[in-house]
Amino acid sequence: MVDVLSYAVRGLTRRHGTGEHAVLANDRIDLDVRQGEVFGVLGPNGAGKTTLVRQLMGLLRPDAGTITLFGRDVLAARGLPARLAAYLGQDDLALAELPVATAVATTARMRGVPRSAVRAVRDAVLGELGLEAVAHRPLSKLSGGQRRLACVATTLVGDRPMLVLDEPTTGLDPVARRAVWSALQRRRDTVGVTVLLITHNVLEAESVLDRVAVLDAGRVIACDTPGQLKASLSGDVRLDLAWRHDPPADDPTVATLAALAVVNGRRWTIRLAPAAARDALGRLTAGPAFAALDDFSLATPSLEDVYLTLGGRSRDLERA
Ligand SMILES: Nc1ncnc2c1ncn2[C@@H]1O[C@H](COP(=O)(O)OP(=O)(O)OP(=O)(O)O)[C@@H](O)[C@H]1O
Repeated sequence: MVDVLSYAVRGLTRRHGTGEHAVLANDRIDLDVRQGEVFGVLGPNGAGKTTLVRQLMGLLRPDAGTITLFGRDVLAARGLPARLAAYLGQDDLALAELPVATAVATTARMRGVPRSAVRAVRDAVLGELGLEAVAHRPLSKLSGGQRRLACVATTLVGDRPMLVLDEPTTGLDPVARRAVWSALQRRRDTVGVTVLLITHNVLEAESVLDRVAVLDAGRVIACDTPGQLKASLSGDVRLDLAWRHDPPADDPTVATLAALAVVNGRRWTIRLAPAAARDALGRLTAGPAFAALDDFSLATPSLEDVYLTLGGRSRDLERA
């Protein structure tokens, strides 16, 4: 069997604005999204993620490059993405005045679910995402997190072979976030749905993605499984220090770590070989700096470390 890619993107380039205010939001992006995988695009604010998915959904035309969806040219076939992919945008206000259950049922009908099956489909997804208690309330009267979850529910109905979700779990509590991850993985496992998910949350990327493209300033700077990306970091570990107050600058260990640290307020993050990290921590906790230390942790690398090592410039990826 020929393995047709869900999405194949080549040389995708898109500029916003003109003249000196022009922003190169996507810069010659190449991506292959395989059928039946949960593929993620991870990057900080402004990296170009939304620009990318809007082009994938045919909502924005590229300046250059090609996009195919299940082997068919997205730029030539108007309406193709809407027929094959369900899209969750960042702001989904179209159904805001409808009760949740009606919004879900209406979307299911529009996507071709037979009238006789709509009720069962609707109730199944509301149960899956824990939305039963708010099923009869209009989306506009829900909390931000509940509304986001309801919009995810509308994206899941209708059996589209491709789901494209722009930050589906932003604003969700941990229980709801896990319900979304399970719902996506269940569709991947049972019916081979392909999921393309945009995130700037490292935990989400590590928990749910089969492969991840790391985007920075409009360019793909890495693309692999989360495990392979982390394994590329040559065994370094991350030492996180939180200071109660300024540490003694004349302490030699503090001075050495200060020169290596990425500083974020009173939080320092330092990447070191495991033996050097253990040694530094031993000297810190046994010496005068200990009184200034509020908290510390030693961890294996995360995707955030991968991102920073690859030259990512921003630190606004979310960790929790
Ligand atoms: N309509 C627009 N006009 C001008 N510049 C834009 C426009 N839309 C996006 N940009 C710029 O293009 C770049 C990429 O924006 P985009 O929204 O694609 O990023 P993102 O990775 O989705 O960010 P976020 O995580 O904040 O949603 C940013 O510098 C942004 O300011």
